[in-house]
Amino acid sequence: MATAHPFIQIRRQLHQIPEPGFQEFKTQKFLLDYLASLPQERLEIKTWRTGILVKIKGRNPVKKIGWRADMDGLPIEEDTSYEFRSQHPGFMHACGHDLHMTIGLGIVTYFVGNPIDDDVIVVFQPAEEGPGGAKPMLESEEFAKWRPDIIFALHIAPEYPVGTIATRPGILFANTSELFIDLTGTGGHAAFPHLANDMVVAAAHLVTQLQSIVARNVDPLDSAVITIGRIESGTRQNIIADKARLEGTIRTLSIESMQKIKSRIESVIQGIEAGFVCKAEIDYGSNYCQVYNNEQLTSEFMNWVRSEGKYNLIECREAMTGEDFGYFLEEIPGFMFWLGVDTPYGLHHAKIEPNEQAIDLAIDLICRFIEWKSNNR
Ligand SMILES: CC(=O)N[C@@H](CCC[C@H](N)C(=O)O)C(=O)O
Repeated sequence: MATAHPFIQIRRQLHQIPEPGFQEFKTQKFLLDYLASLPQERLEIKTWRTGILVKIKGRNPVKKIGWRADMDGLPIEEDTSYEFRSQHPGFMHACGHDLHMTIGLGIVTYFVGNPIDDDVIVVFQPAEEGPGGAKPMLESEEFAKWRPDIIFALHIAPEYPVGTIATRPGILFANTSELFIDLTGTGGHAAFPHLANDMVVAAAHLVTQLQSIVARNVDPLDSAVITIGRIESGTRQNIIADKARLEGTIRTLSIESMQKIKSRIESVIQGIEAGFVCKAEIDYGSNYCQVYNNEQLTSEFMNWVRSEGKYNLIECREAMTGEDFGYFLEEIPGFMFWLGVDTPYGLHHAKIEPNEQAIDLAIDLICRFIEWKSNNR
């Protein structure tokens, strides 16, 4: 492998150690080791669970400008062509958090060498994919002491070329709720279905009926999604399964639709219980609020990006992705934007290979915007 640029090398090292939410132990150590290698005069570092808060002290601070990067990987078996594939079987950085963290380190590195008047707070947040690190981190004493006055973040976007920045004032990402449904019936011999209550058949009906909720109960102008991403049932081909578990997620643009969908899911499940003589338990897991970009700051950022003349700025539509960065934005003015990384495979795909040229571009863009923001108080 040819020697890569330092931040690309860092991304490749992080790519090899994806860990689930709140278990980012190796990742945290890697980040802390890197931070320890930087000049320390302006640097203060705190840990919070598997996360890290970094303060780069300003020369004459009036405010704290925040940047947030998420840290966790996903339970996906990697299928890229990389030589630096994940060394953790069954786990992969398939949502770009390896790039997000690298960009976070790039921002720290830049401001350590080029301090501005204001303090810069870089937040490495665990468990974005679940169960959600943002909310408990926001509520922590560690965060309260260095609470930023404004805060920004990005997410990689496979569909845009490198050099494209996409965002919008107002809602950017959806409200989310995880969805776990356990069905319990009666197992038996495959040849005697009349003596059992088959949970494979009940689960199949349930999946189909769940899909009718968005189609028939949600205002078509108010988008919503129900995805069942995993089903588990049965032990072998000639045994009727007594249990089935469905795992999924609900996405809505409005809170009202989220409430309506949950109420419809409960009604549909009552019907499944009656129709298939089984018991059902629902668990909504973790829920994230929408990502709502502060209108004024986002417009200011978009105008600044345009005025730079170096980037292709797109005012994009909202997406049904979720992000617990929404909790930061509920309390602190700020925004999130998409960073083009130009790969044919989407987020959460085993073959995703983001273009690493986007890393330096992002570090440069964000550092210069933060400098500009600090100089234009
Ligand atoms: C950007 C992104 O892909 N975020 C995740 C957030 C997951 C939220 C939660 N665990 C859920 O599945 O509902 C996403 O899947 O959009």
